[in-house]
Amino acid sequence: MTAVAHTEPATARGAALRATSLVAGYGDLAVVRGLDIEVRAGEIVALLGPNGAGKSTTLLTLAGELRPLGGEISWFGSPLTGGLHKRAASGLGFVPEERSVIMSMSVRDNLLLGSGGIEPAVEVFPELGALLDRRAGLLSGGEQQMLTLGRALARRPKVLLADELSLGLGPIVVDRLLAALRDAATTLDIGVLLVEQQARRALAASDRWYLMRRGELVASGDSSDGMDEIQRLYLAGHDSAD
Ligand SMILES: Nc1ncnc2c1ncn2[C@@H]1O[C@H](COP(=O)(O)OP(=O)(O)OP(=O)(O)O)[C@@H](O)[C@H]1O
Repeated sequence: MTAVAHTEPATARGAALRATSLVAGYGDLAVVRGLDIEVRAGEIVALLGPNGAGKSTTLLTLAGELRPLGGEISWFGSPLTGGLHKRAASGLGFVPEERSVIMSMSVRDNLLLGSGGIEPAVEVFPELGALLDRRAGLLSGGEQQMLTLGRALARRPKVLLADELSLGLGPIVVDRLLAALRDAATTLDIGVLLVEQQARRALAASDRWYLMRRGELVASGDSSDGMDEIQRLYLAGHDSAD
């Protein structure tokens, strides 16, 4: 991967993507309330929380799939408007929870659909190189997720929103996906907002974390020393952090 020259650490930079007092939901029903979060270039931020906390709703709203019910979303300091496609064209990538590969098409054609091309995706996941002519439906779950993530990263997004990359996958492949994400964030200066159920894995792969519960932000911090606090907060809500 070609490294991007940047001199200051992510913490010293302005937000690439910021939500301020965000209210999000379905129809008139607000399921996320008063959310303040931000993602800077080059950092991985984990968005944690138990089932139903509002993590996916937050991501769908940031991605432009759902219209916010209140608050603001800014993109490098300017209001972020428009739907999914306009935001994608500006450099906001989105990997939704359900794998979005076309099962009847080859790995090669799936990558060509993504407009980032084949080579940059194979650079992220060399494993895909030997699978280019295989139908995506014949890949393992982990390989399909490499295809999804490789295709999203090949577009060189400025910020990537990733929802539950680990869903249904074994620990080895999850670690592989998260390591590739870390590498891409660092070398390509991509900001990542990572929704994850497995708090311990998410902390190991991220720089900062936010914890949501019942539609609200309950805490945030640095990933290097977050596990004790997260465990305590999960226990307070009678959920398990792992
Ligand atoms: N299409 C929908 N219409 C109405 N309510 C919805 C819809 N999708 C989700 N919800 C509700 O919104 C709330 C937040 O759901 P969301 O999927 O954002 O949580 P989550 O933190 O991503 O959970 P999980 O980890 O289980 O995916 C839940 O109460 C859920 O039932």
